[in-house]
Amino acid sequence: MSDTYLSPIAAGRSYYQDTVERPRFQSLEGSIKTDVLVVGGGFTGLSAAIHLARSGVDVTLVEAHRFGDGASGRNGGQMGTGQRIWPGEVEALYGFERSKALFDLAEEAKAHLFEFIAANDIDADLRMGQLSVAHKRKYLPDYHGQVDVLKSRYDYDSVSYMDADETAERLGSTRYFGGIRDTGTGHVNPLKLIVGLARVAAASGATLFEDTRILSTRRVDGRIVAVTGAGEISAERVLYAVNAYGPKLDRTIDAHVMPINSFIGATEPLSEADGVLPGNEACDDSRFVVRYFRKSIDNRLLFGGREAYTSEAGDITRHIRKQIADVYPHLKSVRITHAWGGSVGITMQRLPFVRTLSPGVTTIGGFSGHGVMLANFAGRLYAERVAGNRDRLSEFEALDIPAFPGGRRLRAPLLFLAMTWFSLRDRL
Ligand SMILES: Cc1cc2nc3c(=O)[nH]c(=O)nc-3n(C[C@H](O)[C@H](O)[C@H](O)COP(=O)(O)OP(=O)(O)OC[C@H]3O[C@@H](n4cnc5c(N)ncnc54)[C@H](O)[C@@H]3O)c2cc1C
Repeated sequence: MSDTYLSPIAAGRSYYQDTVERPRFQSLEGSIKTDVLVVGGGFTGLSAAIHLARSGVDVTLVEAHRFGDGASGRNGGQMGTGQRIWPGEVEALYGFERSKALFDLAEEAKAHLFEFIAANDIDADLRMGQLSVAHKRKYLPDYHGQVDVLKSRYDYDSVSYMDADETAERLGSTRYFGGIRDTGTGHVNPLKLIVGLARVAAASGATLFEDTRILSTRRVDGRIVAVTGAGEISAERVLYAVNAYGPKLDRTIDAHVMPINSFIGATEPLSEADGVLPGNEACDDSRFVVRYFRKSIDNRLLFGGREAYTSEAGDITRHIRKQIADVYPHLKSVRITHAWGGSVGITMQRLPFVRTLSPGVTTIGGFSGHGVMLANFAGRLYAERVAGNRDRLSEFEALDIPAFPGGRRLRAPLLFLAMTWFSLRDRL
């Protein structure tokens, strides 16, 4: 199973493309009417389409390229626990009650994904276990404290503290000083999940289009008319689920969600003697430019790390090889068979950006590298809101996510400077 297709919006061909057949969907030609138009075929958009269709809503989903060509089909696949930032950091911003509510929502997101995968018989290579490890000794008290906080204040018992010996044993590397083991979360093959979501969306009655980019929208008699290259869609409501891939579609999204390129390399299949992650857990580390790695179902090391703040991908393989060798020196000459990247949509607070942009127009995105479970769940929460069942989405919408500083012209260079500074600190 080897398609040579390259996502036009991201660097390189991912390993995931070799693991699953991707169905093709039609592109839109002509004019149609729908109740809800969802723009963007990643986790957020596909999940919203599924749950809207299941509630009996007439929903149309358009994707500019192919489903999963954005971040959703190319990411590290690690589900994590809670929000992107630690509960203590959320508490500092919003106080304990809201922090706990956001943590509980993330637990619901996790449960939702497990259930969805099982109920729909999606072969997403789900495996359990997450290790979060400290690359500097001075971070160990924070990791220790995190375990206590999660257990005592957030009622989360699936975590334990790992000392240096246990960390080395579980990683198969002595590079880290200690960390946290979380047995309550897992990791998936994200493109297999996307293919499963698309299948379920089609079967649920959502109308799906690929290769259909929304170019602009206008209001006509209270409805929203979205213009594509070869047609128009008239809708009562619109959900922008474009994450970091929809520049110039809407100024508010541009100001609040910015792209950072992150890159992953896949090695040839390793042998058991290589000793890498013998428990098949996923791992993320304490760097600002976080390194995240895990083994695939066929025993390859999928290693993510290097970030870039400009559109240049550079030599992904060379950079990832260096990072692999830093953690696993015995793999310094390992063959890297795939190298690719994608845009992570980040926000100032590293919490999701959900906003009603104008009557009937909502945006959801900016999961800041934590969207595998949250984006899938946020799509469902949007559907619940539209169907009038519940409004759990308001917990995210109430977050006070500021715009990136610098205005339209200086935003990108300022982000570049800030990120470069923080990434340098990783090395000090
Ligand atoms: C390399 C990498 C590693 C990551 N690792 C992890 C991880 O391990 N764990 C984790 O939780 N998260 C991770 N993430 C983040 C995670 O992938 C995202 O948070 C999540 O996939 C966001 O999903 P989404 O549906 O909101 O956006 P996306 O998947 O980015 O989808 C947006 C879609 O909108 C489409 N679009 C944009 N404009 C238009 C338009 N005008 N018309 C039609 N369509 C349009 C794009 O083509 C794109 O397909 C990673 C991201 C990257 C890039």
